[in-house]
Order: sequence, then structure tokens, then C-alpha cells
Amino acid sequence: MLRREFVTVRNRLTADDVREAAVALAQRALELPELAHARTVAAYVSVGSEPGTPVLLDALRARGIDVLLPVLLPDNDLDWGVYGGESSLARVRHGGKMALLEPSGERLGPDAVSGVDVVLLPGLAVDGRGMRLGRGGGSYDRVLARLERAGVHPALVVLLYDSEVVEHVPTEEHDRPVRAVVTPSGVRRFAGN
Ligand SMILES: Nc1nc2c(c(=O)[nH]1)N(C=O)[C@@H](CNc1ccc(C(=O)N[C@@H](CCC(=O)O)C(=O)O)cc1)CN2
Ligand SMILES: Nc1ncnc2c1ncn2[C@@H]1O[C@H](COP(=O)(O)OP(=O)(O)OP(=O)(O)O)[C@@H](O)[C@H]1O
Repeated sequence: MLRREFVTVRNRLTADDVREAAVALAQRALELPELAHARTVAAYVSVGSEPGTPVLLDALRARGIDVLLPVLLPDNDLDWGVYGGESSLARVRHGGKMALLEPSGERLGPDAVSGVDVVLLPGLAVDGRGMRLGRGGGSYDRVLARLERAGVHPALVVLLYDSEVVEHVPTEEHDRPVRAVVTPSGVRRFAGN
């Protein structure tokens, strides 16, 4: 129910709202020191009314940062491919889910994410502890579990709209907190993550 509420609010945004927010979001994100020093970043291609990432993806690439993008696997785990500009993306529909834009080139395997410096995560909300409400597929829960198993600690940053930074989101034992949230109005960091 909570997920549906956040999605409903997003779906009220106009195409202009989404575009304007995406420009501000990219500006704010590029102020992150974690990104200034990154060689490789895992991100995702926003669709519909999600906080827009295309401006940010191109800015990262222009800085010479390697950007990995997710490919949704049948079991909801994520494979990864390199972002090579807009022409390297293909629109893919997975079952009844919303159509995604995924990298169409070589697949690097699910473990490729263990080599990144920063993970930019999608979500629907985050709370004051840095706990994230995702879409419910558990894809990023798996990614975070894989990073933990590999013993690596990239900076975890969720991209959201301002109204999606809330007091509390319900969590389960497997959920892991993020270090920061970027919204069109700024960066908020969560202590200890
Ligand atoms: N742009 C984008 N790419 C992404 C994600 C994302 O949230 N946004 N993911 C984040 O994990 C992964 C894909 N996982 C997804 C999980 C659920 C749905 C989806 O359409 N959910 C429906 C409702 C539930 C369902 O059908 O499963 C919806 O939101 O309407 C899409 C992608 C990787 N790529
Ligand atoms: N490491 C894991 N391996 C396999 N399944 C997992 C793992 N972690 C969580 N799951 C499963 O994924 C499902 C969704 O979990 P949850 O509701 O926390 O998703 P979410 O965090 O909202 O989504 P996402 O991680 O895709 O952003 C649950 O059924 C959960 O048991």
C-alpha cells in the first residue's frame, strides 16, 4: 500500500516537472565528493516519472567515469552492462513490469557490481536511518547482499524526490541502509553509513 502511494504521487508529475527535477538532481549528485573520485559507478536508467537519471549518466560518462547499468534477470537478480550513450540502450519489457531501458551490449555478470566505487540506487522513499523502500522486487537487496559477501563497501546513494525523504519506512531483516540521498534540492547524509 505504501509503495502504491509513493508511485501515485510520482505519476501526478508532468513531463516538464520530471525534466526540471532531473536537471537539478544531476547538479546535486555531481556535487557528491564520492562521485568526484569515482572510476566506476553503478546507476540505472530512469523511466516514466522516476527521478530522472539520463542527464546525470551523460555527465558521468563525460567525466570519464565508467557507468554500469542493470539488466533485470528472470529471478529479479541484476546483471550489468556498460553505458555507451543513449544508442547503447534498448527498451525491454519484463513480464507485467514497467518497460525498462537496459544496456544492449556485452553482459558482465552479476558480480561486476563488486568493482564499483559508488552505487546509485532507485527507490520509492528513504527514512532518517537511511533505510530505503524499493519497488519490492528485492533486486537491490540482492546487490547489497552480494557486495557484503564480496567484502566491498562502495558508497550507496539513493536518488529520490524531496517528498520521498520521510520519517520512517518499514524494513525487514535483510534491508541495508544507504549512505546518502540526493534529491533535486540537495544531498542528505545518514550518520554511520
Ligand atoms: N529505472 C529502473 N530500472 C531498474 C529498477 C528500477 O527501480 N528503476 N530496478 C529496481 O529494482 C531494477 C528492476 N526491477 C524492477 C522491479 C519492479 C518493477 C516494476 O515494474 N514494478 C511494478 C509493480 C510490481 C511488479 O510488477 O513487479 C511497478 O512499479 O509498477 C520494475 C523493475 C533494475 N532496473
Ligand atoms: N539477498 C537476497 N537474496 C534473495 N532474495 C532476497 C534477498 N534479499 C531480499 N530478498 C527478497 O526480495 C523480496 C523483496 O524485498 P524488499 O521488499 O525488501 O524489496 P525492496 O528493497 O523494496 O526492493 P529492491 O531491493 O528491489 O529495491 C523479498 O521477498 C525478500 O525476501
